[in-house]
Amino acid sequence: MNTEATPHCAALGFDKDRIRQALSLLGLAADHKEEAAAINLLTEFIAERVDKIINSCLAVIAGSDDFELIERNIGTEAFRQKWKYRLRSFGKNFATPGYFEERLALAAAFAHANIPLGALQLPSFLIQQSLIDNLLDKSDFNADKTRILLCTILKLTALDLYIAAEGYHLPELNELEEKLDKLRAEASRLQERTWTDELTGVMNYRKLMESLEHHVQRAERRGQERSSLCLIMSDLDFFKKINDTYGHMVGDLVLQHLARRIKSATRDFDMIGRFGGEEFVVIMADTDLELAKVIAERIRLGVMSTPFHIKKFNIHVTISLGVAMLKPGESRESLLERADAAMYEAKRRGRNCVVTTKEM
Ligand SMILES: Nc1nc2c(ncn2[C@@H]2O[C@H](COP(=O)(O)OP(=O)(O)OP(=O)(O)O)[C@@H](O)[C@H]2O)c(=O)[nH]1
Repeated sequence: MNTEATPHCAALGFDKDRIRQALSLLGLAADHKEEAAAINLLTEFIAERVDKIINSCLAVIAGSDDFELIERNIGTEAFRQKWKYRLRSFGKNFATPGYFEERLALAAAFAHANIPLGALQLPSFLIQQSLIDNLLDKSDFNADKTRILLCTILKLTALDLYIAAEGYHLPELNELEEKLDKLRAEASRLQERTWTDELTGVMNYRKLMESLEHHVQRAERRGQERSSLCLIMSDLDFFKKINDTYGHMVGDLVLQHLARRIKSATRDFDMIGRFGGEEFVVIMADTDLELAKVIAERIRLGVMSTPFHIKKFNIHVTISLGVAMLKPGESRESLLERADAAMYEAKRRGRNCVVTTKEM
């Protein structure tokens, strides 16, 4: 399909498949010989009555608010010409994108001008009425021919009404969908911001506590054998000295680097949060104390092995870590306190080491 020549079809998703689908729902087939013959007859018939049908259509809406809107936004003469074209082409090449395009475009113009859909559909009803009235007067048509003509008129009118409704409402729906997508994206960005520590990009205190509560309850529900939960509390060693030596801004960058080092030493599903100034917590679901200690060691080594290169400085950083595993029925506060106590024990033992609650 040439999407440039049929921009409304392209924008509203009327590709070949969708057109075929719509036609088959209405029982219209492009290769139906009797229908094609009926359309030829209709074309001849309509050509003689175009002006009469349009005049009666304008007479019905004359003086109404719809008429004023048409006059103001489309122009009565332009409306008359558009309808002349539409009536003359009623049913001609109905299975082509061009047929859909012309009708979708007019529907979009009506929607844009806030003219009610009814005013757009009215001529379709009038043409149907006029065709049927005249058909019944034709005594030379046999029952079969009359039936085919009647069916064709009804199906083509239904197609016109369907395209008009789609062209009228779909752009609005698409626009709403787009706005909704933007709002959703904005909401998730805002939510992300309320959950994230601005300096380091890991979870902030609020989100950390919320996640911890969630995991404590999950572990409680599933039972200790099936789901053990561990926590690492880590604290930068001699951070005051780093701040005093290099300045607070470099200190901030140290915290950013540290968060990245912790992240790269943990697994994808471990959750990292900033507990306070230079304290970071790692929540490890489905992890026992032994494995948690291995990961804590990996974090410690990951931090100390290479100095942090910040500005022109190479800053040697170490951290002390405490590891605790959730006991049955224990609260998140108690778990945090025990991990904190283990971390202080690591400080007491000379820093740059890992202590589990089991080793205290
Ligand atoms: N740059 C920077 N410094 C912070 C931030 N939050 C806390 N601090 C500093 O971190 C330092 C923590 O100092 P202390 O509690 O004495 O601990 P420490 O010097 O790391 O010593 P130990 O923990 O005992 O090894 C303080 O000087 C705080 O001002 C922050 O967001 N940015």
